[in-house]
Amino acid sequence: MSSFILAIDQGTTSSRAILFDRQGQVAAVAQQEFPQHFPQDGWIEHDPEDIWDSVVATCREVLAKAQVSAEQIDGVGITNQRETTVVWDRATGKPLYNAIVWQDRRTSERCQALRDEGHTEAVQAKTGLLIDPYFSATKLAWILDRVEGARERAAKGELAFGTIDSFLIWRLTEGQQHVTDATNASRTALFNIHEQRWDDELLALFDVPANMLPDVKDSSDDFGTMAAHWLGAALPIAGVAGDQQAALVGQACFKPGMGKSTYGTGCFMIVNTGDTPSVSRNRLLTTVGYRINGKPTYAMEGSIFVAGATVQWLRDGLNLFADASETEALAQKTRSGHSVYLVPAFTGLGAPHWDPKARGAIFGLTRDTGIAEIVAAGLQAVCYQTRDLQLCMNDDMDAAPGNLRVDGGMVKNSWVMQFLADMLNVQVDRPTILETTALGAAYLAGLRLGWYDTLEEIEQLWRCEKSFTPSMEEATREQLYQGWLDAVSRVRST
Ligand SMILES: Nc1ncnc2c1ncn2[C@@H]1O[C@H](COP(=O)(O)OP(=O)(O)O)[C@@H](O)[C@H]1O
Ligand SMILES: O=P(O)(O)OC[C@H](O)CO
Repeated sequence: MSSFILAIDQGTTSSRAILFDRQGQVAAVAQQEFPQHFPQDGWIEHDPEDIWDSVVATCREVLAKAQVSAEQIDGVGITNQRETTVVWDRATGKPLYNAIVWQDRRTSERCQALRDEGHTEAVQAKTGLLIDPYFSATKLAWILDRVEGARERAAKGELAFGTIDSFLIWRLTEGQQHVTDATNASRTALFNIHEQRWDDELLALFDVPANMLPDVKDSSDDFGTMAAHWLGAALPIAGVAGDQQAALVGQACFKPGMGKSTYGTGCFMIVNTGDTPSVSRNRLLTTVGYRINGKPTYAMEGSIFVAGATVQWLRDGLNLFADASETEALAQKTRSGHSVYLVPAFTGLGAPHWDPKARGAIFGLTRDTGIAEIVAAGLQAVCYQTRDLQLCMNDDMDAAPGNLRVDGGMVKNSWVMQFLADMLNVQVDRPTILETTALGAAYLAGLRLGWYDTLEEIEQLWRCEKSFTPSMEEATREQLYQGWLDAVSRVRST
C-alpha cells in the first residue's frame, strides 16, 4: 500500500492540503480561499477561525479526493504565510483578536519612533531584519496594548503568541505543543539568528513578555502529534517552515548562491548563503533558510509585498477579467514598449525601499490605453520589482546569480515568465511541480521520517518543466526599466 506525506500550505489568500509521494509527486490537492478583512487604510486581518476551518476542511477533502486513509499517511509537514501574528488564550485556544497579517501597516508610527530612537542597527545585527511593520514584534505589542486586559493576562501567563504554524500546531495537537521552527522565528524580529534563541534585549525593546513565546525547533523535527480525531489517525508533525523558506527547500536550492523567487500574493526572492548570515548593504534581509540537525543555513531575501495581489485587484477591484488565467491572453494583445506603468504600492513598498507610506499609482496613460495595457503593466510591475531585488543581490554578493528558479501561482503565466527573463537578463527555470512551497514542507517532514537521508537525495528529484531565455535588446531593457524607476520615484513618500 502506498504511503504519503500530507503537506498543509496555509497561504495569505488560501489554504491548501496536498498529498505527496516519495518521488515528490502530487497525488491530490484541495484548496479553499478565505476572507480578507481591510478594516482601515493599510490594515489587513484574517479571522484565525477561518484559517483553522479551511485547514481542517482541505485536509479532509484531500484524503477523500485521493481515496487515501489516514493510516496511509506517514506524517505531516506545515508551511505558512510568515510574520502574521496570532495571540490566543491558553485555556480555551480562542484568539484574542484577528490575526494581523504580514502586509498590515498599522504599526508604521511605532516603527518610525524606534528608528528615530536609533535602534535600526542593533535590530539588524541580531535579527537580520529592518524595523518595519512587516515583522511580528510590533503587531504583537499592538494586540497587547489595544485589546483590553491583554497585558495583565499576558503577565499572568494566560496568553500565547504564535505565527500561523504555531497556532495550527497548538490546535492540531489540542494544546499539547506550543512550538515553531527557526525559519518562522527568524521573521518575528524577536529572534537572535546568530545565537538561535529569543533575545531578551529585543523582547524588552518591543515590550513583549517571554512567557508568550513558543519553543523554537529545527525545521525538520518532532512538532508533536496531530490528534486522531481530525483525520482518523494520530499523525506525527515532522516538518515546519515559513512558506518562502519551504519553497527554497522545495526548489532544492541547497548550495550557496542558488536562489528562487516565489510569485504568490507577494514575491519573495531568496538566495542560499550557506553558513554565513551575510548582511546586505542594500536593505535586503538576512534570514534562516532552514535549520536541520541544529545547524542553521542562512539566506538573503528580498520581499515584495504585492505580486499576484495586483492580479486579484485587477480582477476583483476593477473587474477587468473573471479569472487570473485570462491575463496572459490580454497581455499578449499589447504592443511591446507601451508606456503604462502600474506601481502596486497598495500597502507601501517593501525591499529595497521599505516605505510603508507610499501608495499605488498608474502612470503613462494615453488615449489608446485599454484594459490590456493596464493588465500588462500590472504583470510587468512584478518583473521590474524582481529586477530591483536582483540588482541589490548582485551588489551584496559581488556576483551575478545564475539561473533563477521560480514558483507560485503567477508563474503559470508564460508571458510574465518571458518578460521576467528579459528584464533580469538571466534564464528563468520553471519546475514541473509548481506547488514548491508545500513540497518543501513535505521534504522537511520526509527527512525527519526517514523517507530521505540527505539533501542530495532531495536535489535529485527536482525537474525543470520549461526554461525562459532572455531575448530582449539591452537598450530596450534599460529604457523600460528606467521608466519603472521614474514611476516608483513618484510614489515614494520620502
Ligand atoms: N495565470 C496567472 N497569471 C497571473 N497571475 C496568476 C495566474 N494564476 C494565478 N495567479 C495569481 O497567483 C496568486 C496565487 O498564487 P499562490 O501561490 O496560490 O498565492 P498565495 O500562496 O499567496 O495565496 C493570485 O494572486 C493569483 O491572482
Ligand atoms: O502567502 P504568500 O505565499 O504570499 O507568502 C507570504 C509571506 O510568507 C509573507 O512574508
